[in-house]
Formats: sequence, structure tokens, C-alpha cells
Amino acid sequence: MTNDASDAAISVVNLSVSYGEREILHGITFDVRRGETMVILGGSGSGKSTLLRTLVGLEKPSSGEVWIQGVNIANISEREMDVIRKKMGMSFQGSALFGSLTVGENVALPLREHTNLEDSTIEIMVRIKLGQVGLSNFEDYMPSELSGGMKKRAAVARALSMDPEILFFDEPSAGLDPIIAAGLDELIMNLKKAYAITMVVVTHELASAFLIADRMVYVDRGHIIALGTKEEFQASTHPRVRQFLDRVPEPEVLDELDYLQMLTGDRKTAKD
Ligand SMILES: Nc1ncnc2c1ncn2[C@@H]1O[C@H](COP(=O)(O)OP(=O)(O)OP(=O)(O)O)[C@@H](O)[C@H]1O
Repeated sequence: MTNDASDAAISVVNLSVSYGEREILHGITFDVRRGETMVILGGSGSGKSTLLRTLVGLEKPSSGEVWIQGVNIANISEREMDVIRKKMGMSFQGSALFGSLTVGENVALPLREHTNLEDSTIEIMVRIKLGQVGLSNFEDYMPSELSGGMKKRAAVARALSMDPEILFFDEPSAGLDPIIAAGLDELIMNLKKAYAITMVVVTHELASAFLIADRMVYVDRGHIIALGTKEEFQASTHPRVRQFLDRVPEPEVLDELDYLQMLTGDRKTAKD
């Protein structure tokens, strides 16, 4: 089945997904337009990763439709899914680099697996992709020689290797310190500006979401409770969304005494 009339890169219609008997996503519907960056927000365990995994065909819906570039992937075969996957780039938490391959070989892997390109062409493409993520001249490094932020960039280069039409990120800056994480946000923004790729990004990081998103969707216990632009989100009156937006940062604890005083209520906080 195809649905080419739509200007949506992704169209999710009444999607439910279960693990065994347990339903995680309960009939959700939304579109991702071509060229937009859609950020998926939500609390821990709300179903964000399950949604992302379903969009890339790693989980099968129990009901509903998932249209990717005009094809409903809900019930297609693995072979048909492989064709669609070639149009997708994925940078997932689990999709670490292969430690036994150089950075360049990691980026070349999808090209070697899915194309018949000459080695010399692949070499050039790898260099271009590494340049795009700010890792020129790192092709001969082993992943273990890279910092956490550089590893993530290399994984993005690999996700870009097949010139995807849609790029999926699961928690792109998880585990990185704030400065390195900001660098990754900047990379996402640059890719967006340079290539107008459709992007779907799952994140916990509010600041990052507000920086990179064109629109955001908030998943709460398997339901979408808010969907819209940053401004629309900011104006949301839904209590769960407000709680998420207004959450107070963890208090800064300087030393043991500070911590003890905080527990006993003797410590002055910014609100006092
Ligand atoms: N493979 C699986 N088998 C069974 N249950 C699962 C599986 N993966 C996730 N779950 C459960 O589904 C629910 C949603 O998980 P999911 O990882 O999609 O949430 P999330 O919003 O991405 O959470 P987090 O932000 O903590 O990663 C959780 O209760 C989780 O325990």
C-alpha cells in the first residue's frame, strides 16, 4: 500500500504496540512532515523508545498504521523493510561502534553491506561523512581512542553514510557532559540546515529539545498528550506537560555537610 499524496515523511495512525500481553502504546496518531525535526518527549518508561523502535521497524504494531515515505510498514515483510531501512539513518543508544573496526571502517560498513560502490568511492564518502560531523582525519582511529562525544559523532557519520531521508536519534546526548552535549545539538542543527533531512529525536533534555525541535510530541504512559511547536508547548496547560516543563533542577550539593543540612532542612535554598 502506498500513500504518496501526503506531505508527511512519517504518518502514525492509531498505533498500538505491546510487549506480550502488556500494551505500551495505546492508539497514537501523529505526522512528521518532510524536512522537520520532531522531538519525542516524555517521562521515563512512557514509551518513547518503543515508539522510535516501531518507526524503524524493530517492533511490530499490534494494531494501527505506520507510513514511512508513503509505505505502511506495519505489515510488510523483512525484505520490504530492508528497502525502507536504506532510506533511514539511526543513531541509537545501543548502536555503538564496532570496537574491532576503525572509525572509517565503521562508517563504511552500511555502504559495503548495501551498495556495490568501489572501494575508492566508499573511501571518499567516508571522508565526506566524517567531515560533516567534525571528525576529519579520524578515519584510522580505533573507537577506543575517541572521547564519548567523538564516538557519538562517528555514530552519526555512520547513520549518514547512506544519505538517509530520515534520521532517527535516541537520546543523542545521553551520558555526555553539558558542553559536549551542546556540541551534539549544534551538529543536529547544522545537519538540519545543510540537508533538510527529516529528523526524529527522542530526548530527556528539555534545553536540547527546545533548541533543535520544529515540533514536539509528549508521550505520557503510552498516550500523546501534547503535540505542537515550541511556542504551543510552552503555552500548554496540561498538568503533566507543565510538571515536565517546570520541573525544578536537582539542588546543587557542595559537600557532605551541605547534603546533611539539606536532608535535615537546615540548608537555605534559593526559594527561602
Ligand atoms: N523489550 C521489552 N520487553 C518488555 N517490556 C519492555 C521492553 N522494552 C521496554 N519495555 C517496557 O515498556 C515500557 C516503555 O519503555 P520505553 O523504553 O519505550 O520507555 P521510554 O519512555 O523510552 O523510557 P526511558 O526514557 O526510561 O528510556 C517500560 O515499562 C519498559 O519496561
